[in-house]
Amino acid sequence: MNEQAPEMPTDSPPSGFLWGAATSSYQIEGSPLADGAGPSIWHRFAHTPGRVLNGDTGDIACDHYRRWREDVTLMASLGLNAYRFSVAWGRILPEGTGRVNQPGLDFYRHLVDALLEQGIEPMLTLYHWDLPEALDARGGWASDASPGWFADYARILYRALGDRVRLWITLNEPWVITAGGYLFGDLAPGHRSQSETPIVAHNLLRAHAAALASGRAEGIERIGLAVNLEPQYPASPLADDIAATARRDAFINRWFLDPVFFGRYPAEMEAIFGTAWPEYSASELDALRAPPDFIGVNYYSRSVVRADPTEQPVGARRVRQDARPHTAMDWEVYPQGLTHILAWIQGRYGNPPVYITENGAAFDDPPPVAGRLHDRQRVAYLRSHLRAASRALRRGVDLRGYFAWSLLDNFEWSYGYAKRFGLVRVDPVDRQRLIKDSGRFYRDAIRRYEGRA
Ligand SMILES: OC[C@@H]1[C@@H](O)[C@H](O)[C@@H](O)c2nc(CNc3ccccc3)cn21
Repeated sequence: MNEQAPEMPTDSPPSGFLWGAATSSYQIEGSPLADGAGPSIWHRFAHTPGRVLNGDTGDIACDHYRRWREDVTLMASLGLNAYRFSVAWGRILPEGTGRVNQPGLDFYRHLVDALLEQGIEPMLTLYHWDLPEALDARGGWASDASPGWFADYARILYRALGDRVRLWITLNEPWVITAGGYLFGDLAPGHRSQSETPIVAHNLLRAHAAALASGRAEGIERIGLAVNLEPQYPASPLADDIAATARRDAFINRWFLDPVFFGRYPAEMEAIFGTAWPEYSASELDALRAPPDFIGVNYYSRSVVRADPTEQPVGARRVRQDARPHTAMDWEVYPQGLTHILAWIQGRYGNPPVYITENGAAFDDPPPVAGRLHDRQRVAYLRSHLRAASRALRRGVDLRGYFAWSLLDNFEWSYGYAKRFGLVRVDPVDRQRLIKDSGRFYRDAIRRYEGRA
């Protein structure tokens, strides 16, 4: 069988379907303090001994801040018609508020103009985890002032790029920002506080609403919210496992979407956080209602769930499915879960427009041989998940695009450079780019789906 053949249903996607790849600022750019940029919480976190595997930092990363022209050419060679990236807040506002750093704005304007010249639609994420250090020093996302800081930052970007960027995302994965940064502590700023966690989540929801409102005031029409979604399946029909599954579903999948669509939190949240869960007035909850123009779905895997009182605060844990394939992140390969979660959104939130804003896998890639890198497991992952997306389209899901995570091997947060998700290899020494077989497969799949093969 030809590894390159997409070999999947070629029922055409809707016209205007976006075929992209995704990245984020701290993970690929490098040069974190160049041209007047202010440090982010990830700059500090990565430079704190013990926080990131092997002491890796984003000081160079993929060197995209200097190689961005080459990378736009690479995207065009892959046949992408869209590219999702994030803006480093500290390049625009070194102190997080106040003085605007023009060289930072210029970098992103040049990148956007180069994308548009290649017929590549930019999708701009305002926040992908790299909060300015100066704002963390003022309380960060736990501060009541954080929604205002974020709306002001967003307004600067809307005004600078709103005439050429049509797709905007306020926050990337408020659940991971909250759980990783404030509850479990494995991500910046590395807090472990059950009392702080619901406050941070509430401020992130207020910040999304404020950035949506400031975008509307600037005439921006397509503003989304990107969420990590992970379908939860009970390990047994036992009542305890069913209840634990519902709690974990609320904790991961409904905590942020229910407030923005319904103006209420899932009922399970109070049971999960107990006395740490604040009292909210009806007006405070209604102020969270800020339905996005589209949902960005970041899908990687599912969870099979068993009740476990020792696993706090949810009282549930993931049960590894040993008989099934797993990625290098130890995430089960489960493409059916993508179809299920897209159908779930369709049913629960009224079939809103959806983009798959992240989908991909880390595997321990073989070394390149004669200028080729045969990442067979990643090809298989992409093929099965494109099929799963195709099944969702056939069920009437309003799916508008697919963004592979990631364009490049990059800085994988607390794993540093040990986990590689790229369609394109980045050499750890000289940062040379090499398109993997998965990149070639994706290029051929785009042509096939678009009827050009
Ligand atoms: O881990 C792969 C990517 C990561 O590089 C992106 O920056 C981030 O947007 C991203 N989100 C997920 C979703 N799941 C997740 C779950 C728990 C912790 C961290 C991520 C995976 N990924």
